[in-house]
Amino acid sequence: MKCKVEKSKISGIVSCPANKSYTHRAIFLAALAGKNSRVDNILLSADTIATIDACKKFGAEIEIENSSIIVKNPIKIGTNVPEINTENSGTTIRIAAGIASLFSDEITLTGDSSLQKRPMQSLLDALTSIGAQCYSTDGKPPIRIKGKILGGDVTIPGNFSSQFISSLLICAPLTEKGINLAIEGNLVSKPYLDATIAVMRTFGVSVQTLIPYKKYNIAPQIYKEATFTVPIDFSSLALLLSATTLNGEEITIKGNIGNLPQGDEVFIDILEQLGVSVIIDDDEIKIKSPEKLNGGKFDLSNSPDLLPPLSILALKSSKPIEIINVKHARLKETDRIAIITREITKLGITIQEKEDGMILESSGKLNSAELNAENDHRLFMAFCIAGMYVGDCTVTDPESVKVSYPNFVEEMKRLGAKIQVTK
Ligand SMILES: O=C(O)C1=C[C@@H](OP(=O)(O)O)[C@@H](O)[C@H](O)C1
Ligand SMILES: C=C(OP(=O)(O)O)C(=O)O
Repeated sequence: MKCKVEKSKISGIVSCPANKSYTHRAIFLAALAGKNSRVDNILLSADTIATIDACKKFGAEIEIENSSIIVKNPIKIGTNVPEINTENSGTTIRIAAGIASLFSDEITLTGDSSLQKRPMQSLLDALTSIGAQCYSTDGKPPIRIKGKILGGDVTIPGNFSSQFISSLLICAPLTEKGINLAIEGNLVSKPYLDATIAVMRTFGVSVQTLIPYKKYNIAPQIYKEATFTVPIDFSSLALLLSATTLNGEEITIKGNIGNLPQGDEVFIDILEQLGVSVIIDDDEIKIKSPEKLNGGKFDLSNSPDLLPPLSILALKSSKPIEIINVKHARLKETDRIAIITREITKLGITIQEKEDGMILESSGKLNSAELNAENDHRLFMAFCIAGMYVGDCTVTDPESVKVSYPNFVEEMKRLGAKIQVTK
């Protein structure tokens, strides 16, 4: 499928979706904690349904009630687990791999064609070093894991994905010895580790931070029944803010920003540096966007999912936007640095692609184009917003939004966007 996008102005009130990362973590931990644990205000999307399904395959009984899940029976370590297909969700397969290593029987984990290109090897090596047997032809899904891990000292590189570390932290308390974790090199996407630890604490487990983002100790413990309420999603909020910056008239974004760690909250500072004024009230956000944006240099090491919403702001910027330290954006649903470079160039932006980022500069003259989102949800949404600014564009793969923001297209249309979905 694809959609035709005309030049559009949007106005009105829109609610920010619930957070995908917290939904994943809270569902896994509620399912490990047991009976009557619940998670409220979940994001119900293809990725989080993959997490619910994975927990069910691990033996949990979970009920979905409106925007909550209630655990009727916990994950049963030792149960017979059929193949788990986590579809498009990197977070699900990485966390599920750690949980699978707690089982003595072999478990197969796989995903869709995009997930089958995403790295798993460093996590498999780490699990192997504490007693698992792991098989994969090229370090990517499908993978087979046979535990059970006993725990002990584990070293893992930090430069591919923080999800590997989140996975080890989550399974650590359930090992016989606990885990002494050392992260080698600079850790990418650091705030996602803080998010993992915050949810673990809610479910009654303590993580000892010896050196932040370098060394952690997790003693053997059990997860305790709790209720977790998912906050709004700053990655989705960034897309809404970017849409408003480029195409907004009077937009109010509803959502309480809360105080749980989220790396992508830095998008507010980025917008301010670009010259946008951001007004945050109790539970709503409004912005005022200038005629032209300033440029600037932005480090997305801790917030790789901001690459799509930030890069399209080059369309309205009078000076270059430089994005650095985000090589790990090449390891997502697509190689986002390469695809953004290829596609946004078509709109009249000059892009210098770097190994770990890009410099984007508007030529002053923008062109309509056919944009290929390669079935990557964040690229589709960013390209759609870009199309609303430039006009007369087509964007492929509107159905990809089911992964993180299922009603994105309907919401944009409700606010006045001229988007027509076709086969
Ligand atoms: O743990 C998480 O919920 C996530 C961590 C980040 O990935 P990396 O740690 O692989 O950069 C982020 O890009 C992804 O969308 C969600
Ligand atoms: C990379 C993402 O998620 P995941 O790693 O869970 O597939 C994302 O949502 O942009």
